[in-house]
Formats: sequence, C-alpha cells, structure tokens
Amino acid sequence: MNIIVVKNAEEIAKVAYEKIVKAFEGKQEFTLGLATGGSPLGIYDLFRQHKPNVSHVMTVNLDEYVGLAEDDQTSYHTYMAEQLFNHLNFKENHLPDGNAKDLDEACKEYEELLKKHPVDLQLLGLGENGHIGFNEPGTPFNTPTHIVELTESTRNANKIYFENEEDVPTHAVTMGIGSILRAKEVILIASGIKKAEAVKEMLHGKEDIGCPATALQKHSNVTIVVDEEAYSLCEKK
Ligand SMILES: N[C@@H]1[C@@H](O)[C@H](O)[C@@H](COP(=O)(O)O)O[C@@H]1O
Repeated sequence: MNIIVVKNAEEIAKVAYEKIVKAFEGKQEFTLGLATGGSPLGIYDLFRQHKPNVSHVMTVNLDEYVGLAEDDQTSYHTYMAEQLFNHLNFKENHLPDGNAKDLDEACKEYEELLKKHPVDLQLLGLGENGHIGFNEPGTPFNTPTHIVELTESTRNANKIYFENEEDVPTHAVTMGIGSILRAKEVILIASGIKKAEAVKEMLHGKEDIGCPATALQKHSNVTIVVDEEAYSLCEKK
C-alpha cells in the first residue's frame, strides 16, 4: 500500500482530488467510485471550485441507507446531488437503491451494473470500527452488494447528520468488500484522531474480517491518504 501522510484534512482533500482528476483526465471513459460521509467533503468542494471535465465519467456510489426517500434531506442521494452532481455534468450517476420494493433484487442489479462498468478508481472513507462502505466488522471479503444491519458504533458516528438519534436508519445497502476489491485502483482517506485505531489496524493488523479495511492489504493498487492524527498510532507501532 502506498501511504501518504499530510498535515490535515485540507491537505488530504488536495492530494486525493489531484490523484482522482489525473486518473480520469484524457481517458475515453471512466468509472469513478464515490463515497459519502464527512471525509470526502473537501474533495467535492475542490470539484465544485475547479469544475474539471467529467462528461466521460460515470459515477457509482458505495452505499445508501435503507428506507429513506431519494429526496430525503439525509439520504446519500441528496448528499451527492448537493455536494457534486448538481454542479458538474457527469456522464451518469448511480447510487444503490435503498428504497426498492425488492431490496435483494436491487442489490443484484447494482452488482450487475458494477460488473458491466468495472470501477477504475474507488474513493473510500474509513469507519471508526474499520468499516469500508457500510461493510461492518465480520463481513466476508468476497461479498457482493448486499443489505447490512448497521452497528451501534456506525449509527452513533452518523447520528450528527440526523435530527433525532432514532432517525438514523438501522439498515443500508452497500457495495460488498468483494465489489470494492474489484476496483482497479483504490484511494482511502482518513483524518482525525477518531480514525487512528482503524488506520493502525488497517495498515498493521492481520488481514481479518474483524477489520474490513484490512481486506485492502491484498489489493495491488491502493493509496492511503491520512493526516498526522489519523496516522499517529502507526508511528508507535
Ligand atoms: N457509509 C459511510 C462510509 O462510506 C464512510 O466512508 C464512513 C466514514 O465516514 P466519515 O467520513 O463521516 O468519517 O462511514 C460512513 O458510515
């Protein structure tokens, strides 16, 4: 794994943004895997500022909550529209359908889409418990897109985005770890002391389903961009 340690979240965004744009610039077509949460906000801000040409770029998002209407203020559909899709002319934008009548069928369809359009570069955040997408600890590394029950830790970390704690959905649809590992290139970003344990485990822990991010250890093209706080437990390894 290629590890880049920078000063703070702003620097992470700059480094990651430049790597992403460089990857799709000049290509005929490109499939870009996107993430939500707090971590990518700086990257999406740079997209809005610089407005790179993305007319050949199709995007696929990692995950979506189950049971929220697409236009719900707290859905990832709304997050992505507000942060990115309303501001740039991508070729196509796709997110998992967390509101489908038949969720299993929707997962299968999303996995088919990913197979038809292999992800060239996947952007990932990192959960405090080491989750990637919404793949919680214990998820086998070969899983396709599937429905997950969110852990207390994840619901707790995400409650800041909801008015009431009870409003945080209990389930989500997520690309599986197997889906994520098929991406040709992965960039994972993590900032702040809250991520330090997970970063240490991801980089130095044994490859184990107890920490989903350790699945990345066997991927051949991964760049981890972290700030000093998130990396702080690694130096004392
Ligand atoms: N489902 C999302 C992930 O896609 C995200 O990468 C991660 C980290 O979130 P944040 O960047 O807000 O710390 O947890 C959330 O639960």
